[in-house]
Amino acid sequence: MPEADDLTALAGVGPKMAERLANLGLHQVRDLLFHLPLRYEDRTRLRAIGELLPGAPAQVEGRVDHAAIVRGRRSMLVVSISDGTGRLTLRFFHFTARQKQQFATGATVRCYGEARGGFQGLEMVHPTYSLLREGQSKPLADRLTSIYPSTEGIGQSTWTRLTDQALAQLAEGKLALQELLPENAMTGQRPMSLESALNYIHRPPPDADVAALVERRHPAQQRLAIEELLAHHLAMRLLNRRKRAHDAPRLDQDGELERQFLAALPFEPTRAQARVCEEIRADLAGRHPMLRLVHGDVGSGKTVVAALAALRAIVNGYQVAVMAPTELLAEQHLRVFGDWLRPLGIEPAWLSGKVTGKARASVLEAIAAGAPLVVGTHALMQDGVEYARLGLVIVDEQHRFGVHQRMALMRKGEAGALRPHQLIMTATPIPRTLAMTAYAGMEVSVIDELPPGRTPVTTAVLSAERRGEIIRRVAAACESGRQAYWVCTLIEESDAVQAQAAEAVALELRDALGGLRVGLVHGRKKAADKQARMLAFKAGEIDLLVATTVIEVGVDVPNATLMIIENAERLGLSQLHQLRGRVGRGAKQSSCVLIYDPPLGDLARQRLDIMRESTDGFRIAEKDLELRGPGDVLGTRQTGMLQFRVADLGRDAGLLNTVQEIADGLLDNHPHQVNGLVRRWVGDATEFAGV
Ligand SMILES: Nc1ncnc2c1ncn2[C@@H]1O[C@H](COP(=O)(O)OP(=O)(O)OP(=O)(O)O)[C@@H](O)[C@H]1O
Repeated sequence: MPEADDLTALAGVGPKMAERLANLGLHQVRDLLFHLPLRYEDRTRLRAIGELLPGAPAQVEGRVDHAAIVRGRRSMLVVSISDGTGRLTLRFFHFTARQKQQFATGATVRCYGEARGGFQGLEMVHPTYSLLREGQSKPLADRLTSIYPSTEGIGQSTWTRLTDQALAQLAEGKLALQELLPENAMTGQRPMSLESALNYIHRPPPDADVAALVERRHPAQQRLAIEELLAHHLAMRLLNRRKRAHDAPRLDQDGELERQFLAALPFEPTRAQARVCEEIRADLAGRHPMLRLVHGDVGSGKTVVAALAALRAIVNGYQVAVMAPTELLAEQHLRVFGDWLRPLGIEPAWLSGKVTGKARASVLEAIAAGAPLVVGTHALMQDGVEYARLGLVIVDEQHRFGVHQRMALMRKGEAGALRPHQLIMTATPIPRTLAMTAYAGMEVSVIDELPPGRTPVTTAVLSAERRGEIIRRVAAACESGRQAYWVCTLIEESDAVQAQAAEAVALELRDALGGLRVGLVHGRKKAADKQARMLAFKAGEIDLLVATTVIEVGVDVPNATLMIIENAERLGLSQLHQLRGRVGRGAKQSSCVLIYDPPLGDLARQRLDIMRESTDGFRIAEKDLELRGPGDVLGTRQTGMLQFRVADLGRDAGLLNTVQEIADGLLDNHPHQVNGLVRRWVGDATEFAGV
């Protein structure tokens, strides 16, 4: 029996609907089973209107006494119903003429919603409802009603119909879902069977512990969470095995170029940098591809380490690709690598999605002909980019790339028998519990020392009401020859909205800071424009740089000593830490002002206090994980590879040891289960298989 089943075989799924579902990552019937409810409504009971409590959702049934369209600033449909115990008002801001007719006086209506106190007693705004025909009685639901995460064009009733069909197929055995968890997977208890867990989660009985379900700590969900964590962990381990199953070029010759490079550097590498370089050299000289993560707090000097690794590959006659997640960062690498390596006769090539036409053709030609160093964005790994002798891939800020990109990287070397080495640089300190899943099995180096002469950044947390004072502080800093950043943040908004906000702030600050030179960068600016602006800032031709979070990582301007971050309470702490890391990069005393919009809640206050008290990225990340979820540790838009359907690394961290143990057992003895789990939760297992 095939596990995979086409969604269009279901009633109600035509090509349009299939496309919408595909946008949510749902392609097969079994995918629906793993699309889990967000919350539940209890429609198994009717409550008397007289017993309704404000704020508590409930289902009631009553007779329509009156319905009218009330015209005001916004017209609305207002319906009054009663059931002998009390009276309730229903309000609809969006309605059709037909709806008004439906609510004929005397009709019976059943509705579900949250009652709240209104002008005329209790009311429900936009309840879900159905009208019962004269004399008709409608059975109550016998299960809790699941509410699913959704998207434009898929209503809750559609989700119910679709999941009903999927659950029926499961019950009838038309859809085979194998049990893939070993019996000892959950300590102290036999895990629920997959089928009963799914049935329970999609259609819980009326007496289910809804609070536990919503927080996803019910045993039925924990059973899935453990599977999911296990699958991700296995995928990473397979990847690492696959790596070991291949040979890599042995990059074991050292050369004059490295000595020249070190001699030309204006500083001595720190002990930590030297140690990490040694670790990398040892890997590069080995038989199998290196897969090493270099952690280094902001400003710890990862770029030098990367450059030395690149030189080692080049000296040995291989190509190096340096890949960054954004154009801005990639451009900065291009500049730094160019400045450092050009004197040694190495000119970096540049490739991003924006390089097109003739320029692209000529870069591709150079890469195919063996250009020693190529810098760019993920465009470096796309189809059509053929390397002559790729020996090393350096990835900056890896957590923004998913596990799939990492696969693509690994495949790039496949033309020949040798696979390239990989070096992954990250400034985001990842707490151990997260690293175990996200980077399972990877070698890790830590640059745990800052270059000498840095003075810690002092941080102040101020209310937006003190904006005037903050602007004066910027003026004072710039007038004394320093430079400053002003970061505008708007989370979850489009690039366009962010850009507008930044433009408005830049205007305001230009006005307020008459004599100063104010520059602006945001994601909507042309790459050349952004780069020109950044270069001007670096050269000291701009005093104040207004920016969106595009400057978050990697930007290096030692003379900038003041960082202002607006709406700091909305950002993840690690993101704040990275932003703050843009200052304090020289010997001068630097400061950072975190502006919040009052009032500030308790939790938000505690989080900002951590920023005030600590400049240690690891401590900040651990605290962040403690106070919020892992999504925030990596910053809301950075979760790429850590997005789970059921599991939550903060809440389920306790499961990770078990996950590792089970993984050990499965990998050694049960390849079939391993592949099944990876396919179910992560993606096509053949991608990960040890081919
Ligand atoms: N050993 C050192 N001594 C003095 N300065 C150094 C040393 N290593 C690096 N630097 C300088 O410190 C600054 C930060 O280095 P780099 O940009 O490599 O940091 P990073 O680790 O990439 O930080 P971030 O993650 O914040 O981008 C640069 O100006 C660099 O030239």
